[in-house]
Amino acid sequence: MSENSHTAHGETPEWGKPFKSFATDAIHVGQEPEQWKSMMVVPPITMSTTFKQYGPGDHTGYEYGRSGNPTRKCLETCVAALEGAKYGLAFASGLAATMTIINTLKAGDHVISTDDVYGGTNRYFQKIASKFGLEFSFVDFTNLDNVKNALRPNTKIVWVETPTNPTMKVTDVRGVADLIKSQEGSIMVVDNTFMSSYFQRPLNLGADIVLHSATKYMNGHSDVVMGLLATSSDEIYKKLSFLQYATGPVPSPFDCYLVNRGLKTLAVRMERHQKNAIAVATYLEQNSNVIKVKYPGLPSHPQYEIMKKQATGCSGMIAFWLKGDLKTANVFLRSLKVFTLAESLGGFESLAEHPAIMTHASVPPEQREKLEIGDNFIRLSCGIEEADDLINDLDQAINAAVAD
Ligand SMILES: Cc1ncc(COP(=O)(O)O)c(C=O)c1O
Ligand SMILES: N[C@@H](CCSC[C@H](N)C(=O)O)C(=O)O
Repeated sequence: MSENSHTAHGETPEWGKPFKSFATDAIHVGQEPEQWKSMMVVPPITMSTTFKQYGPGDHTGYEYGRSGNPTRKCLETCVAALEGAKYGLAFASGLAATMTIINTLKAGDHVISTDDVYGGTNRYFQKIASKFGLEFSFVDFTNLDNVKNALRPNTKIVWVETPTNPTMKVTDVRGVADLIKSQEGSIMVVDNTFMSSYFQRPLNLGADIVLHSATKYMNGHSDVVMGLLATSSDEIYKKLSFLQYATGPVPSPFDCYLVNRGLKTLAVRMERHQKNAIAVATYLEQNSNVIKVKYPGLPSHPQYEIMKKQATGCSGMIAFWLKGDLKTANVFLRSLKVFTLAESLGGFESLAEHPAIMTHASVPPEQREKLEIGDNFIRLSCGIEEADDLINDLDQAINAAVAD
């Protein structure tokens, strides 16, 4: 990868203060015009699936579109800089990136996962990966004793999602790193989807691999499905890039172009998502028809102090519990006019959804009940519209729901 003088590896997060030169890196790292003969300022979309060789095996570094593509390389290099990593890798979806990490394991290996994890990750672990002889334990990472007690000699991966999707639980990433330090051969993966590289750099906190569903904030425009990984370990990178090539879950060059473009505005988007989410969460906290609100950027969140220690801010994701039942939640969601009722998150538009019926329907009902993912539970992704319009929309929808 091309190094850049702006890249600040190993920086300690400071709440309220962006990582050094983040916006500059997002715009310039991996995008240098000098890499192209014509000095293009915007990297081209390279559609060619194959590349001419001077002689057999004698080539420019590119040979076939699955093993490498110049547009993908620009994106991967930029992502590595934004995570303070040595290497970045792009995949066809967030789940393809998850699958690739799991493919580094063998039958008999054990994974400890956050109990509240994205529904599709949970489904992949329980319904697919476990069929190949992998063992999974799901525990609550807000108490690190649970992680300690779940460790086994064959534990190879500790899978952290922080904040969790959908109930916004925050894990002390450095605490987990310290716990598994003495466990030979164990690594920590952090799913950074809800924060984006702008607010949280898990590798600086002791993680070995960072994962993004780039479908969300990293792209930010709700028009690409993609996964991203970052690592600074030569050994891990070697395994992951081999699997990327050998199993083939690669993204299209056009999608790489779009996500690379999305990264250019990540810093300004995230600031606005945060500003709107603080306004919305504060409004919800004061509404007597709301039982509980979880937004890790507000002092009312149970892990606010951990959040402040390991991140520089918080995204647009909010979880809340409405007073009432399924009918109340249904009327509320159907009454929204600015928020769109849809799965996904992290785009410029505000979305609302019902995790029990939508994004987390694949989580076993008893696990959902334990996690309070019930009939009255709502997840919001605050976009970058005007905050007052978002609040007025929620207000009229809550009033309609309680009046019904
Ligand atoms: C936290 C998290 N991780 C991973 C994924 C999987 O990503 P994708 O939908 O891009 O496959 C999602 C959403 O789907 C998610 O919300
Ligand atoms: N990570 C997204 C994905 C939405 S769920 C998509 C599909 N129904 C599935 O079950 O995989 C989100 O959390 O909104």
